[in-house]
Amino acid sequence: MSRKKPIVFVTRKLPDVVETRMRELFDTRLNADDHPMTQAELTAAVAEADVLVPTVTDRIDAAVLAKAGPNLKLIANFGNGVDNIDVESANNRGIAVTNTPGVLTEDTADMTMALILAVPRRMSEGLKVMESGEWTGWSPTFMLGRRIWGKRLGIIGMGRIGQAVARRALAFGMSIHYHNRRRVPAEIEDRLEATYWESLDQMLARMDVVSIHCPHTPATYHLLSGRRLKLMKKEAYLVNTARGEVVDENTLARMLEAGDLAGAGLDVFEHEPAVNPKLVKNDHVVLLPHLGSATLEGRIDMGEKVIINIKTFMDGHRPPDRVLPSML
Ligand SMILES: NC(=O)C1=CN([C@@H]2O[C@H](COP(=O)(O)OP(=O)(O)OC[C@H]3O[C@@H](n4cnc5c(N)ncnc54)[C@H](O)[C@@H]3O)[C@@H](O)[C@H]2O)C=CC1
Ligand SMILES: O=C(O)C(=O)CO
Repeated sequence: MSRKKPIVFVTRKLPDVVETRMRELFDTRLNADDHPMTQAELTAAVAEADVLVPTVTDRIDAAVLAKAGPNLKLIANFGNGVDNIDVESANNRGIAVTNTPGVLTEDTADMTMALILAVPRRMSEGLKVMESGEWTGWSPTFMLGRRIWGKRLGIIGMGRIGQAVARRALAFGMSIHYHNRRRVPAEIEDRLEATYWESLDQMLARMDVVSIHCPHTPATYHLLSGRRLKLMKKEAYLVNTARGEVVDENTLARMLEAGDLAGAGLDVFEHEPAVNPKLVKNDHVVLLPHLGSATLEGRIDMGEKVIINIKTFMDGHRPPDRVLPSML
């Protein structure tokens, strides 16, 4: 006798190949027009589902979880960061949470490196000049940026993506510095020629470029507070492809406007999709619409991870990417 397929609610459009496979394996409910689901729609989904597949834009908070039906046993996040989910509440209700780590590391590191290059070398300003048709030709002092070769890169959060950025930056001649909750093993430090800073404040004051790669948790909310941003050198650049909430965005925007920081490359924002207008009109800022992991290959790999997590869980085993409150 065949077992009933689990009801799996997917909150956003996924690549066709992923949706097709999910439909073969599960009783899959898709979001055909890809609209961001309201809290009311999410509440209705958790009431009926065996498994919810949310993405980084869905807020699965305690109020939504309070409405979970008796069958909801797994939230298989289509995303690496889990700051969109109240993991503790889910855990207390006996609902497991999984994510999709690893498969978006290299893509996100590539985009970070692109920002580390683009901001000091004024690439978006150059693009605007070309688009305006107002370029009058080469001159020795035209649009001079700053060299990154030989400069100090300070990485906050030396996990998967932080290390992948360090590998790239090393190849571009930067020296690698990092601050992390815990010091990474010596062989990793040696390979990356990385210097550990126990004090984030001291590291910030000495870096030419600072790149953020820690998750957004209660402990990292505004980790780069106004006070800490003001410790950075005036000629330094800030890059953030982690989460907007880690930085005090208003203070950052004001400092960039006042010239108290040289520039910023931002892929993530405190109130996405809203962006502080001061950042939008600042020529020394490169903004991307949360594209860090946005490759077709990455999205398919994420889908595969979601499917493996659901299948493993439904077969009665521990899913490979289980997230526990103690890990956050
Ligand atoms: N822009 C984008 O599209 C993407 C953004 N992300 C973001 O990148 C983040 C990092 O991803 P991974 O490198 O895979 O995670 P990871 O878990 O491998 O690394 C995070 C590192 O941050 C450290 N950390 C945690 N709290 C800290 C604190 N208070 N101070 C200093 N360090 C702290 C951890 O010890 C760990 O080493 C994700 O949580 C997500 O928010 C991830 C994928 C794509
Ligand atoms: O997975 C994540 O954490 C993202 O930010 C989007 O890929």
